[in-house]
Amino acid sequence: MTQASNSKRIDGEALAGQRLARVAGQVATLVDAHALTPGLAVVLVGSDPASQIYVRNKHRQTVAAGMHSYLHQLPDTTSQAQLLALIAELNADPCVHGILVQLPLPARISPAAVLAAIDPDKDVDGFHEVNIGRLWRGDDGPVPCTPMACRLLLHHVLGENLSGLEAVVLGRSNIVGKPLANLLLREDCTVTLAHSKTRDLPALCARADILVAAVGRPEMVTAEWVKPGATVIDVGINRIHDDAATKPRLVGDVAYDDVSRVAAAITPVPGGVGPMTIACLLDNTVAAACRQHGLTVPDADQTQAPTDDARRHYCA
Ligand SMILES: Nc1nc2c(c(=O)[nH]1)N[C@@H](CN(C=O)c1ccc(C(=O)N[C@@H](CCC(=O)O)C(=O)O)cc1)CN2
Repeated sequence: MTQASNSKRIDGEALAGQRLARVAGQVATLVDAHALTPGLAVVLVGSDPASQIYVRNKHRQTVAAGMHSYLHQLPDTTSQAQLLALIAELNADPCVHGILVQLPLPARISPAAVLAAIDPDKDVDGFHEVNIGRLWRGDDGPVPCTPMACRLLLHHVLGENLSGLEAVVLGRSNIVGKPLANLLLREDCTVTLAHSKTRDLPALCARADILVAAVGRPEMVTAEWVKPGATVIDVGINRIHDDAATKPRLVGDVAYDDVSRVAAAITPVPGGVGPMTIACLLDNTVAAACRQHGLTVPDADQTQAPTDDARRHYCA
């Protein structure tokens, strides 16, 4: 007999929609009051199909929020020197407030060299070493988008106070695991960063009040790994082929139906962390534009009267 789901499905799509509306309000205020239109440059090298979907979505949502989007799609043959030259141009362009280089890059290009070349003030991914340092010191700066998305989803379910909760983060990547462990630590969670060499993962995970899976292993986390009543955040996006004839389908790192029987709340894939990640990128872009112009990020629903500043047009 199949047991019914006990979990609340955390609707990342709906929450991202609210966040995007908020960003659009902030952009409208910046345009009206300061003649400032935030601009985001996204650079994709090569033709990875998943990356193409992500950069297209970023472009569409940037434009929908009223910002300028500069999409650079470079061929597979692009050299590291050519990519660095483009980044230097974007660093110098006053209309570009945020720069993101889509990962993964082709193997012959060093991601470390490329990320280090981005002006830290325009680094809306928060991957530059200066911004990693700011994050670990607890200073102001951009927070990587997927960890930020996880944090917002957790706050939505559990409220603002996560203090004292046991959190297990599965996966120690620079993009998700490490920065998320830091964010949760800042919120006074007791954090374990687990990985492929961790002994007895199921037992460790079963202690967690918050379990985040970011390992890229389809449906690895099953109900036995989850403490009843836990909150489960699934960062995995895996395309699996059931058979040669059908299109691949998306699954997370968590076996959704199985885990739904025990978790209190769980994010679906698709429609969970992914959409929130893009909303956080737009948040970071607005914040970067404001910082570069010495402005505070406007209240989304506060309409500001145009100021003298409005006579000067920044890429409006
Ligand atoms: N420079 C960066 N590169 C990459 C990042 C990043 O944060 N910065 N993260 C991932 C990819 N990513 C953002 O770039 C991303 C992945 C997935 C989604 C998303 O909305 N997924 C949908 C499903 C869409 C699909 O795959 O068909 C969902 O989960 O509902 C958004 C952003 C690696 N690279």
